[in-house]
Amino acid sequence: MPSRDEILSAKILVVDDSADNVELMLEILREAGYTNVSSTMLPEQVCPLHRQHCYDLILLDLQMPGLNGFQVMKGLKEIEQGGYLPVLALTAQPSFKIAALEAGARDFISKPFDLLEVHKRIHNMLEVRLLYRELAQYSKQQQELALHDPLTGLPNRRLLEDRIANVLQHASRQQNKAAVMYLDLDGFKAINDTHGHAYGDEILKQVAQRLIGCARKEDTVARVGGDEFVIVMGGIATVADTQEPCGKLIDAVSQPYQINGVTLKLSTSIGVGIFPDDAHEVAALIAAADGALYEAKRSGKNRCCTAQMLPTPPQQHHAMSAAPA
Ligand SMILES: Nc1nc2c(ncn2[C@@H]2O[C@H](COP(=O)(O)OP(=O)(O)OP(=O)(O)O)[C@@H](O)[C@H]2O)c(=O)[nH]1
Repeated sequence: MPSRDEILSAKILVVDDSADNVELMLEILREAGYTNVSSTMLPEQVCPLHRQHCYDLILLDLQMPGLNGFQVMKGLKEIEQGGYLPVLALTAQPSFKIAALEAGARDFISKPFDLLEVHKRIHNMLEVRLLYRELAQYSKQQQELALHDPLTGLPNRRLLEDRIANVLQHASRQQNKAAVMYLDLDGFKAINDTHGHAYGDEILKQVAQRLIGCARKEDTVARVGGDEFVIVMGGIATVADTQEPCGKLIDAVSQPYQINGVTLKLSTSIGVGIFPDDAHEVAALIAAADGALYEAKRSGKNRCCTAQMLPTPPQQHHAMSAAPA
């Protein structure tokens, strides 16, 4: 539940065309301890002000010349994406109360004001509003967590698969190719075994940053397993276009790592699958890249292999020359 302090510092806007009513409501709110209150007598200002300040509560007079409270609520609905209007309608007309609720107001306050009613309704409404906001933030965080690797912050396999699907659709439309590059660090286990898991974690974080540094803004870099990463590149014309990026990735990963004064080194192997040459579907393309990675490991590590190099027995396979000296 929101604390008393949070409720008293909530952002409140008072909207009434009568200066006396505005003054009275400001006085009531001040005396109750609310510290973040502003007002306007111009109904057409409410939407621009709300867009700018995102109020927790709008105390809205329903009968105003020019734009009435119902029209203001219509505008507010377009701003509030969740559809939750933080509006408490102020009205002297009993028949307007239900109409206001139907138009999206959360509650109403009758005029002339009954102090106790005003206090209770404002407090209750703010409590719900702040709770709603906390829940919305929590739910957003949960969604982020479900799609990202907590150690490196990179997209996880679930998000990666979505991104690949988008890239493939785009490549299909543009009639060009896309690449999935599957990386697996070489000799990573030895770092864990020699220096401990914390060093291994630090390496993984630094590798993630280096891979992001090598990728273009529109590429996706994901962590899909312990020491496994995948990079998705769209907009390529031939498999040869992956050679330079692969060389850059191998070079970036093989630069020394400084952790607590210790210098560590490792390398990476990469397998490349190309859409549509090697596969048309997301899972099949990842599998093609994984198969090429297996070949890169098998044929000596610290190198890049493409799925097209894989032996279709009895042919001979060979590695692409992306490994640094
Ligand atoms: N520090 C750390 N280690 C992890 C994490 N997830 C998996 N691992 C370890 O990563 C290692 C991955 O194993 P391998 O890929 O076989 O190790 P490798 O030495 O790189 O083997 P090659 O790929 O054959 O060179 C295992 O020892 C896992 O325990 C993690 O989040 N943090």
